Amino acid sequence: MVVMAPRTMAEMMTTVGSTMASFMFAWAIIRQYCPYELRRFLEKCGHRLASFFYPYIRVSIHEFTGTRLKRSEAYAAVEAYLSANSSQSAKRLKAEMGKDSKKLVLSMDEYEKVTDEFQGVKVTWLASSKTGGSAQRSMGYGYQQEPEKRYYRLTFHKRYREMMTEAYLDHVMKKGKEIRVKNRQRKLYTNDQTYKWSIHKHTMWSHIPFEHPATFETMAMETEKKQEIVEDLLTFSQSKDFYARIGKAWKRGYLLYGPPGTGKSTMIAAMANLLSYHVYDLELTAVKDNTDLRKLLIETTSKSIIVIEDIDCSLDLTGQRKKTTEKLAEDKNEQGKKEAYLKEPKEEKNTRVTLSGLLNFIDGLWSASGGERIIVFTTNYVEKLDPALIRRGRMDKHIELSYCSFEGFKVLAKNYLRVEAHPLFELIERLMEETKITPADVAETLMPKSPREDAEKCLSNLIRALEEAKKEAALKKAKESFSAKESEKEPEKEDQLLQDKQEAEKPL
Ligand SMILES: Nc1ncnc2c1ncn2[C@@H]1O[C@H](COP(=O)(O)OP(=O)(O)OP(=O)(O)O)[C@@H](O)[C@H]1O
Ligand SMILES: [Mg+2]
Repeated sequence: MVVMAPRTMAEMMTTVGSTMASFMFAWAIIRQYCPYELRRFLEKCGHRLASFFYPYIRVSIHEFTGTRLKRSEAYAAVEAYLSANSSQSAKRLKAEMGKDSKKLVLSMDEYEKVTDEFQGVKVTWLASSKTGGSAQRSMGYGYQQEPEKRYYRLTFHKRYREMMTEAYLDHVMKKGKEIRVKNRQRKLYTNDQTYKWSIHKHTMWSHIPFEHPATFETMAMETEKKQEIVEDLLTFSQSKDFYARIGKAWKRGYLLYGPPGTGKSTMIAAMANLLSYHVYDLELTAVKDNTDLRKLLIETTSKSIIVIEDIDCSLDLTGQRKKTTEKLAEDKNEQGKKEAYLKEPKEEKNTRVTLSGLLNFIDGLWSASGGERIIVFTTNYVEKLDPALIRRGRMDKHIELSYCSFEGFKVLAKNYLRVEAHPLFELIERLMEETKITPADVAETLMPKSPREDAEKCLSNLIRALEEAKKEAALKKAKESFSAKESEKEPEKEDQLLQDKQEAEKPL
């Protein structure tokens, strides 16, 4: 038996070999002598016969489709999906520099085959390419070579046809697109007038790579509040169908308010990093009029955050401020009018963007163009803003960023000093309850100023800063109560003076 096996094997191989050779020979004869139509017919029959016995289905996704020179979205999505999911199992990989030129991105090399699994079913992916036949023949003879046509081929058993062509391919497209968004080089756009007219006449925005490192993990704020904001953002970014169903433009407005140095700008960067969005930093004072504002908005792309920082200072959009200046002008004489004019924001003379223009910008027809967008306003004085500008539906979520809490301090201590517990924490907690300090000030004190400064020294610096802030606050309070008492005494003094005067004027 043991001796027979190789002989049987050899015989089998010989039979298969000779059958294949006869087929090849017959096919060569057919190719040589048969008319074209008959050849095509035989080819078709051959394919049908093969597919009858071959139980697998193949789906090819080409890099370029049709005559257009645009790379297929589907191909790019599959490429991203496979580079993220299969680069571990592939044995031959190609490395390319990522879009941010920082790290190499690995993807499967040509003619490499990898397997993937979906709901317990195994599928294979092959990366391949083909060149036109004529190009192959002309290689090296001075003819122009036809470009390579790359494609991915998915193979699965015909039993899973429905599952694969619908659920699996949808899954690949969705994941691939997500990975592409995550990996794209994000940009920070600004509407700088000088740039517009000198270099890029065709666009109103100029841009640089967006590389702010802030994340929600590094933000000093209460964990619960942080979690709520993160969930709100993620829900928004995943609600395409929901917005379509309720007939609302896929956008959301956030109003960030609070004292300077409490992390409003930092939070915008964290939002952009969380969702992998571009950032459009809109400088309203540089916008000529409402028409330009509309043009700027039309030029923004999907998956972006449009930011207007310090909205209260940008324009005279603060209903109340306008009222006060007008009132001042009406109530007082010419001098009052002059004062009112001087108090008007200077930018108003350079721009003719109006409140209604901005409202249109936010929720009008223009904002409905394109896909998901987030609009963020920041301000130090929320009470100064016109209520129409910040009502829900325009600014859907109002987030207050306030002074640093002990919980916020612990995040900063962990980030800056890699310290999660320390005997000085107790004193710091007590001092923080008694006095107000911004996260920016805490961050500054925790920053080592020289290589000799260790965690303890930085924490002592913070304690000193807190004690000073406490003293200053007490002094301020004392001054305020003193001046309040003084103003109470003022009428008494005047009465006394009047009495004294009357006494003095009395006839003798
Ligand atoms: N909540 C925070 N978490 C972490 N770092 C913070 C936080 N708040 C402020 N910082 C630090 O302070 C610096 C200034 O913060 P940021 O510019 O975000 O403040 P802001 O609220 O935008 O101030 P302004 O109102 O003046 O624009 C940041 O570079 C950051 O290092
Ligand atoms: Mg800011």
